[in-house]
Amino acid sequence: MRIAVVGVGAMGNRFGYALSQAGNDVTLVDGWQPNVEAIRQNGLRANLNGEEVQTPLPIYYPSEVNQIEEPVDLIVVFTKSYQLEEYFDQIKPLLTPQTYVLCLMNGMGHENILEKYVDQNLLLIGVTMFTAGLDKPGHAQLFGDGNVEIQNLGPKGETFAKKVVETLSQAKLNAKYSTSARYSIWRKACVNGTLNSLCSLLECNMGELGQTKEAKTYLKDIIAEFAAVAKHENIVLDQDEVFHHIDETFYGNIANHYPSMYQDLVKNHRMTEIDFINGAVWRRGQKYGVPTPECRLLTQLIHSKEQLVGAKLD
Ligand SMILES: NC(=O)C1=CN([C@@H]2O[C@H](COP(=O)(O)OP(=O)(O)OC[C@H]3O[C@@H](n4cnc5c(N)ncnc54)[C@H](OP(=O)(O)O)[C@@H]3O)[C@@H](O)[C@H]2O)C=CC1
Ligand SMILES: CC(C)(CO)C(=O)C(=O)O
Repeated sequence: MRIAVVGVGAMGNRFGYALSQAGNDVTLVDGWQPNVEAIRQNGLRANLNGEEVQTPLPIYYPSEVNQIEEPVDLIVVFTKSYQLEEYFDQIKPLLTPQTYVLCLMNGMGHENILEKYVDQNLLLIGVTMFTAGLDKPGHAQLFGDGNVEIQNLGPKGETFAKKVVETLSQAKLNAKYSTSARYSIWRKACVNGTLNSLCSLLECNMGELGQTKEAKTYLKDIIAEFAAVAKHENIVLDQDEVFHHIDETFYGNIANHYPSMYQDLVKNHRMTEIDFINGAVWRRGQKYGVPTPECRLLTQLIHSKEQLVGAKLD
């Protein structure tokens, strides 16, 4: 399959590498100059479970995508939530009536942004539990295992969605076709709405958070807020199952992971995706008349910390 990975930070690196190793024709698109130049010079590089890997792949700035000669079948998008619109404004030349877009980014509401650019029948949505971190431009740390769930947003995309599941699975990205991607997005938002915000505030990794005595109580309270708001969108979250799903990450092979929000805020002093996670639940709660004091406090604390560290947008 001809695939463009748009946003080649940590996760774009993981997916770009895996898909190219499985024989797909992969092109990269990213806007961070040191990253683009490092990949042009040394290829896409990573420490993959202890092994140094490297592969040369073409990479373009968003403003250069009109130089990509052949149309791509699929765009896999891994920008930050707040960059999505700006990227899609720039990569319009890549979007043809046959080009599908797969979004596995954390957070909620991305399909509303993407629908401004792409027909609903060309949109594939879902989640991933893979982890990744960039340690320097063009080089990622890729540890542990994960999975991917995807579904077509519009009714006509099912056949292609299943083809993408096959392509991702051949690339060892453990994909499965979901019949309830919106549920999975809310479930994953609970993971990020607890682990990402709390690890960023407490400056710890997931395993360390799980070992604190109080974590399990406030985790359940936060999940309950997500569930109360989700109900107004016809999603009935199984709170016990969601809690156990999060609890498993404290002991499994991703326990040492510092969530992407920690990497942004604490390590790199960059802005976070909080407004698309706890912030989105707080906003939706206001709309539906559901109190969400925990999500409000977490959102405000993360914003305060962004100000204290002088977080930058790029
Ligand atoms: N990391 C993880 O473990 C996981 C992340 N996700 C989600 O995937 C999406 C992508 O996340 P992730 O890959 O972590 O994002 P990264 O921050 O690694 O990369 C995203 C973009 O940010 C810019 N960028 C990255 N690092 C820097 C830096 N140090 N300085 C300046 N710009 C930088 C680049 O774009 P530009 O130059 O245009 O700004 C890059 O394309 C997010 O929605 C995230 O929540 C989902 C599951 C796990
Ligand atoms: C759940 C987790 C922590 C890893 O998949 C993640 O999504 C992130 O780091 O943002």
